[in-house]
Amino acid sequence: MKSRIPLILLACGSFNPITNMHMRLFELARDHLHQTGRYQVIEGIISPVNDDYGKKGLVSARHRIAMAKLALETSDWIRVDPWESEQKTWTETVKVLRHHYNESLRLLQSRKEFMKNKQPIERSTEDSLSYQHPVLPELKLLCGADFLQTFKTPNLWKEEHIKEIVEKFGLVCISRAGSDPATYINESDLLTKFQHNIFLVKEWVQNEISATQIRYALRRGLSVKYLVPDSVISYIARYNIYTEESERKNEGDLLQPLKLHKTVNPLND
Ligand SMILES: Nc1ncnc2c1ncn2[C@@H]1O[C@H](COP(=O)(O)OP(=O)(O)OP(=O)(O)O)[C@@H](O)[C@H]1O
Ligand SMILES: NC(=O)c1ccc[n+]([C@@H]2O[C@H](COP(=O)(O)O)[C@@H](O)[C@H]2O)c1
Ligand SMILES: [Zn+2]
Repeated sequence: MKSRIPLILLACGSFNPITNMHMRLFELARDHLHQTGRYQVIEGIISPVNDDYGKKGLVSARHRIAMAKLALETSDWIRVDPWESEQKTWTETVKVLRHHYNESLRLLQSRKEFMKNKQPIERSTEDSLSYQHPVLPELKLLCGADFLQTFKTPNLWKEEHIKEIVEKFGLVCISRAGSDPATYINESDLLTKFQHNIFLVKEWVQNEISATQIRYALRRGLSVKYLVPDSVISYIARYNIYTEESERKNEGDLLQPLKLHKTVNPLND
């Protein structure tokens, strides 16, 4: 039997705050990829964006990571990774993918070293096989359909980065009301060329939870129970995270990717 390709799912975004739907994205993606018969999803990673991103209302990564950690206590395969948020400035998504891919290769290498040092008698047949012929993992970017649609926002993404994401890594995109990813892919030559590496997943139980709506509700003193985990609700209340003042953070600022692009190419004005 042909062995399945180990696959890691990486979701990048604000997670301001993490919602139940963010975690559902991973469950939906994993089911879909397993149904292809080609992949074995081994890990899910949530990478909250750096504070320097410049998005309106973005609270500190320290809090966004703490909330994600609490929410993920009930998952045995998804974790939050602080690397992106710990960098000095905002990092382009393709570089976040490169970092996590290299990390996964490093881990594989150290497992190989470990197995090499084990006495043959201590290895199971399965261990020996995977040690001698390791299947390289793949890393795919997991997103909602609105994220895919931002690829066409002028000055937001570099063309070569989009190409690297879809050619080298691959995308898993979950449907979202108001976005039509299939049409969008069809309208783009680049995305059409690499559509074999873009997995569109249909969520039949439509769920329009959005972090922005959660923040609205919280500011108005309305309940967000069953939309975000109870542990996250308690954390928000304890540190009074979402207020009128927090929502004014970065107000009127340009997103860091737009600023970067402007400095690189002043002719774009
Ligand atoms: N309800 C949803 N359906 C499908 N995808 C979603 C949904 N909510 C979030 N996502 C996806 O989760 C990732 C992280 O999103 P993000 O942190 O921006 O959350 P959000 O709920 O969209 O927040 P905001 O309302 O502040 O934009 C993105 O890829 C986004 O498309
Ligand atoms: N050029 C790029 O790499 C680029 C541009 C815009 C957004 N992004 C990423 O996409 C995500 C968008 O998150 P939000 O939907 O919360 O704004 C963030 O992780 C951000 O870093 C990347
Ligand atoms: Zn969003």
